[in-house]
Amino acid sequence: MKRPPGESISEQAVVNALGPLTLPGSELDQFMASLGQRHRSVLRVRRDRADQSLPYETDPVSWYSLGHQLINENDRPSRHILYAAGDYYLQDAGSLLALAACGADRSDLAGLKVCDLCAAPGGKASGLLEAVSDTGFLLANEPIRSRIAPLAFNLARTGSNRYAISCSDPDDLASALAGQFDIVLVDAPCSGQALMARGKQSMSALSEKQIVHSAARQERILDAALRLLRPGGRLIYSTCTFAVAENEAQIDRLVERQVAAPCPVDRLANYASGEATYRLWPHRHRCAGSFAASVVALESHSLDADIESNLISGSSRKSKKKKDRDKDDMRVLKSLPLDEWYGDGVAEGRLKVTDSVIYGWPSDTPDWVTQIAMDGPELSHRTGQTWKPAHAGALRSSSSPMAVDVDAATAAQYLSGGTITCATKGWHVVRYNDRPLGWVKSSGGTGKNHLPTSARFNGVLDH
Ligand SMILES: C[S@@+](CC[C@H](N)C(=O)[O-])C[C@H]1O[C@@H](n2cnc3c(N)ncnc32)[C@H](O)[C@@H]1O
Repeated sequence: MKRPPGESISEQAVVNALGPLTLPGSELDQFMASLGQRHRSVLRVRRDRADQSLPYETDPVSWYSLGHQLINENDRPSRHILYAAGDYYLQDAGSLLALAACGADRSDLAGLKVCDLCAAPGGKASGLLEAVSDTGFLLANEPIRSRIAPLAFNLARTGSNRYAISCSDPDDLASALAGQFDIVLVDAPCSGQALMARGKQSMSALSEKQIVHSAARQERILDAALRLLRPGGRLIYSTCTFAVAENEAQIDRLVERQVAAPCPVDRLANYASGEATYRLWPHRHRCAGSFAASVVALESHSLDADIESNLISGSSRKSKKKKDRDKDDMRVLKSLPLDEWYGDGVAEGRLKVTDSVIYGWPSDTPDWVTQIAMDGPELSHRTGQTWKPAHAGALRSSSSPMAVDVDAATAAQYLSGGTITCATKGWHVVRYNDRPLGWVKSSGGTGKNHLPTSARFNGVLDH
């Protein structure tokens, strides 16, 4: 719930909400004042664009090497063509603490299986997906169905196809995929006290009722997260709130029960609030504030026998109905020019056909993906009786052989919904600065714009 304009924040409510953590007098005043201040989003640059110079003057974000703080008040990075092309993301610098704890700006996650258990809208999941690189895999889970679309959009923007999106309660997911992950991120739903500064949260964020309610939910999610990890796997926990009950106390509980052990992140030592817990404060760190912790899972979990047999040998016990469905799927797949659209042997990967969407993963993705995924890297979608190439497919890193390179002015026009000149007939990927932007379909002369509405930009883009 949003904070009504002018609603004042009481000192006692803040002190109560923090719990056992005390800030010295003058610092408490600064903290209180900062709760009402907005902080500008920072730029998180795509890993493969880390060396490219930015069109703005920036300071580095100390805790995350891909983060850049804007210096000039008047810069509008959300209006720049590089933003529209996905070269950087805009998010609060506090969000980068959890990514730093995961090591997502380094090579730490390459090749690993990572689960983001509370993933929408995907600010962190998109950073994790870039970091698992060409050999790892990300499962992004979000139990609230209405939040899947923005998550899917943000993951597609990375150009990777090494992810799946599930929409499960964490406990159900842990029963299905126990012990499958090297890293689980729990960016938990919380009382959201750091969001008060952005006016996105009311004073109730400080109430005991809200904190107790959030802490109980966090306990359940963390227990499920540990079950998802292989023994020795790492759990990163984060919130955007200040209450100890939702932060350090959650980690203490896991350590006391001996199901997890602290796993300090050396690079974050300057922000430590405990052995492996870290805090950013709005009055100290030019961000809304956030918490992150890192622990290693101690218990061993194995796949539930029934689920394992469903997941792994399900295909050898196919019913007639299923076999018929597979035949239909094959017919659809054979009728589509996937190689012509994508040109990278995509049809040899792991595919899933639904009534209206075809998803495509690389062949080395985990066996359970097609059963767990309710969304993922789209290759094609059906409008009426016609299957068309999917926008997400255009954004795949290995883009179509039928690409048209355009200059900045043409790219800006395309991103605003305009047509482009395209001499050859058929589907083409529009590319600017080596970055695929989306599809046009040309009848020989003019390429008709097939950008989905959600990917279009209103107004003039800077370039
Ligand atoms: C803090 S937000 C996550 C933000 C996201 N990680 C990002 O960086 O963009 C918490 C998410 O948890 C989801 N959520 C709510 N209840 C949940 C539950 N019981 N288990 C897991 N996730 C839950 C919310 O819908 C919300 O999308």
